[in-house]
Amino acid sequence: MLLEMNVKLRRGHFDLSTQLSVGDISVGLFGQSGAGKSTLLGLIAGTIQPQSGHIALDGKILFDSRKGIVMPREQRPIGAVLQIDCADATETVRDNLTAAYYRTLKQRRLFKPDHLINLLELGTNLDQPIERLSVGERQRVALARSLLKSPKLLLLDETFAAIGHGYRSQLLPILKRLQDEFGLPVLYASQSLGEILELTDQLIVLEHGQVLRSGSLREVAKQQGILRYLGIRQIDNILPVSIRSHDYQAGCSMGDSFGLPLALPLRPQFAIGSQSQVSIRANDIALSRAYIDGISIQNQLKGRICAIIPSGESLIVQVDCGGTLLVEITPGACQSMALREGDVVYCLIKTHAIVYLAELDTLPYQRIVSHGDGYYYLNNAGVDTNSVLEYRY
Ligand SMILES: Nc1ncnc2c1ncn2[C@@H]1O[C@H](COP(=O)(O)OP(=O)(O)OP(=O)(O)O)[C@@H](O)[C@H]1O
Repeated sequence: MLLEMNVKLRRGHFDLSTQLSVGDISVGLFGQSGAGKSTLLGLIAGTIQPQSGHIALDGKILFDSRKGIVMPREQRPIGAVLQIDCADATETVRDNLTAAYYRTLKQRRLFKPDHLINLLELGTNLDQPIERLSVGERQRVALARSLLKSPKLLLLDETFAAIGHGYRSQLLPILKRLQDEFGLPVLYASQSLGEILELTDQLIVLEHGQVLRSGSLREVAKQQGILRYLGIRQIDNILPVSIRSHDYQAGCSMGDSFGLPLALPLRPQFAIGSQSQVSIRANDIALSRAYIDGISIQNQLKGRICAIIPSGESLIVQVDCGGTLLVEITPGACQSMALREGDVVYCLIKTHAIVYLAELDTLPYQRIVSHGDGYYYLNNAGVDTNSVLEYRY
């Protein structure tokens, strides 16, 4: 799948001038309120027409102002769950979904209506007209309808927020599977970087209708000042973990990350062998020169210091433990330990300093971050720009 677009649109006082391409990987469309995310999705879906430019999907023209081509939205091989649902609201849920299913060519069908009705818990709403549904229910119907279309690209506009957080943990694995198994990438628009990063670390950052930057969060973060725009305050580590066992007596779930064993907060609901992502604040990790016996801290990860980077009043110590960990310490601690690049150290991490990314929303603030070896901590509820910490590669 390759979506290419280069369009211009003026709507009231708002100018959108956007050039982008989206390939086979799911991408997060990040931008603050009014940046133009919904407008951009509407242009791709065909609910809004640009004044000039072109949009093509896999070489097929969806819009071309010079050639006078406008493909109607029903014919675009795109599934869209937009904030304004274009469905006929007087139609029942059943009729709406059945019509979407039968409009899709037999050989292209990926899902059966019953499967999605069960998955999205629409069984009790089947005979109701869409106009009598709640906002979240309508969004679930729109998602089912979009998937029944077996699209080449799925557009979601802040869908997790609209659909209700209870469905997020069910939907996320489905969206990931769509990409992995069916090659269906998602373009997910959100003001919440955390929401996006649960799905993908590929970003398009939009501001005033223009693409400010695109790429992985790590690449995006290289642009000076962008972390402030993203609302990044402190450095955090994000680690992929595989759940290995649950030790009820010890009160821990055991996992491993980069081949290193980790004692995690106990979550018996996580299946053995399942993958998760955890975050650890850089300033929640302590360093020791030696393995310490007789200490309550359960995780002591051995690694080698790759770099010591001054960052404001702190030092960021980059430690290679198999994967990279960023540890924030004071210059005084560094001096008293006489730390140098190349030294072997142990990273000490309390089990309860480890947070599952999937549980971010239960925290009173938003923690967010990058994958790979760039790591950040975000707070969406008002960014104190004086305390913004930028890590440069
Ligand atoms: N129908 C319209 N007519 C004129 N201007 C519009 C219309 N719809 C949106 N706009 C303007 O276009 C700009 C971008 O709106 P858009 O909804 O695309 O932003 P957004 O990034 O999705 O914001 P949010 O996250 O708040 O939904 C806004 O300044 C808005 O005022």
